[in-house]
Amino acid sequence: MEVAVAEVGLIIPAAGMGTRLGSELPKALHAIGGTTVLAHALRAGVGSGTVSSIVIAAPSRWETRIHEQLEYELPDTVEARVVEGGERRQDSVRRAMDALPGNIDIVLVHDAARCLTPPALFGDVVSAVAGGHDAVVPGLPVVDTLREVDDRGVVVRTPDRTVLRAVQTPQGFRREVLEDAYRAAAPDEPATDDASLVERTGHQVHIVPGHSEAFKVTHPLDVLLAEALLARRASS
Ligand SMILES: Nc1ccn([C@@H]2O[C@H](COP(=O)(O)OP(=O)(O)OP(=O)(O)O)[C@@H](O)[C@H]2O)c(=O)n1
Ligand SMILES: C[C@](O)(CO)[C@H](O)COP(=O)(O)O
Repeated sequence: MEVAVAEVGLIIPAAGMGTRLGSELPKALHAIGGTTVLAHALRAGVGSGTVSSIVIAAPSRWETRIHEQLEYELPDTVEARVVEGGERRQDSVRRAMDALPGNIDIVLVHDAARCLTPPALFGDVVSAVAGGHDAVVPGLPVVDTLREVDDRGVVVRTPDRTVLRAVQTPQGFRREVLEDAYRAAAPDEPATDDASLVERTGHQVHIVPGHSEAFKVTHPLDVLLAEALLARRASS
């Protein structure tokens, strides 16, 4: 179904601790190239020119520091709210969804940790949702051979990687589709991304081409990559 009026809201789950990064601060407040991970992510989302509202899920007890980021990064035209994140990413997204303003038709969910995502990717996802898709996810072909293993570490299957995609964010949804998916999910039902909850409700999830620069800052090596990418962007 085509979305005629498209007010777009952006949810940024930013409440993770960055355990794999080994950061002293929550990952969203970790500085890369002199700017926090969250500020980079906000620049990307706002820079896309597609969003009118942002809800950030903040690590508990760090809400004030998260608010400070907004003062520097947001134009007056974009409304922003901060909510306390939850234990798991999906809990954080659920809380942020409850805080979205009523006028939002399309919801983007974008990891703070995918902080250098090119703004154009937000536009690609919004266009695909506005064009009639219920749920849209950027994905890249898989470059490694994958193995499914059992709990002893023994290989049970080698999936055909040509039909697999490594999915990224921003993931975009018609608002009611995402809300229904979260309503339908049992609280203890794990999901590593939002589209998998939507998939379980029977809606089709559409893939658009992802971008190598939308990588997730997860391990220390990713910080080196992000710094190199920022330096290249600054020099071009
Ligand atoms: N309870 C949580 C956990 C994660 N996230 C957010 O979800 C995104 C993807 O999570 P990930 O990269 O795994 O971040 P962390 O949870 O911080 O990483 P780690 O598992 O290494 O602690 C991040 O922007 C993170 O802040 C969140 O909002 N709430
Ligand atoms: C949402 C996500 O970024 C899509 O690839 C990913 O699933 C998050 O995983 P994490 O282990 O919570 O970082």
